[in-house]
Amino acid sequence: ATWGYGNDNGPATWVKSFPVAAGTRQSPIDIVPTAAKCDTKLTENPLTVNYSPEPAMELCNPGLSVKANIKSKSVIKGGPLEGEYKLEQFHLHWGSADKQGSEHTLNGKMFPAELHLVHYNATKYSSFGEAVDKPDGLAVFGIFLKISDKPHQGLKSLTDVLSEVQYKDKSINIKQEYNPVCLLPDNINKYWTYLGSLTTPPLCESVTWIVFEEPIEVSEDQMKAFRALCCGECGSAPIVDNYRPPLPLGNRQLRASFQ
Ligand SMILES: NS(O)(O)c1ccc(OCc2cn(-c3ccccc3)nn2)cc1
Ligand SMILES: [Zn+2]
Repeated sequence: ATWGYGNDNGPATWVKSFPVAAGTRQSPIDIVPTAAKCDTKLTENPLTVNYSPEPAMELCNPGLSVKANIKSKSVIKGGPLEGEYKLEQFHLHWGSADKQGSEHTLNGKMFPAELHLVHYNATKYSSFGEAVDKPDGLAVFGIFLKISDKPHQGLKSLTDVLSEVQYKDKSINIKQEYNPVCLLPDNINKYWTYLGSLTTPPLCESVTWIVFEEPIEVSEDQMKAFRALCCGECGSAPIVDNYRPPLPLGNRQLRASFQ
């Protein structure tokens, strides 16, 4: 039985095949800003993003999300990171309704969706596959999505073509030069960071999480476009509520880059 988000194969069942699900650095978590420690080391060494345009970005439907695979050299460094991390892919998690969908929560509040930009430690490892299970292997940007009456222009290049990857294993190329930098919030200097894991199997405890305080704003129509994606072929269930609920922070330190 493959893992998913249903009653029989959802997050509560994953520990059977992936015992690390019961580990001490699992993600997501509930972010409680008052419990975060403001760390000036994070601001002394600002997070820097050097993303490049993707000539022909591949967008695919792997069945439980929608994912864009990155080929060009887009890298980040600084903040909590040692070395340079290279963008591998980005994808999203969303709800069946606006009241839920994000994986990280803010003071217990869920956002309608959360965007993940997945990077691997290119200074130490030669590929994502090599880095995926190393404690300093990955860095993932978590960006909250909130509803506004205007569509998000950067996401529009994707949401306008989601119908072409409606079914599992469909993929298309986004023709025009797409620079993923358009997906970041305006202010990337305000974030929380902690040591965590992949939020889906294999749940490797290999992620330095960087969750931005500023959400990006999307329209209700763009949310509807995500909710129209299907888990399988024509007639299969829509991809919705593909989020793992928060896990205990435990003994981990949540750090903030701002007061
Ligand atoms: N939701 S999340 O951003 O935390 C997130 C991010 C990346 C994920 O990768 C799944 C994956 C890929 N591979 C892999 C292994 C060997 C070679 C190639 C790929 N292993 N796990 C899962 C969740
Ligand atoms: Zn994710």
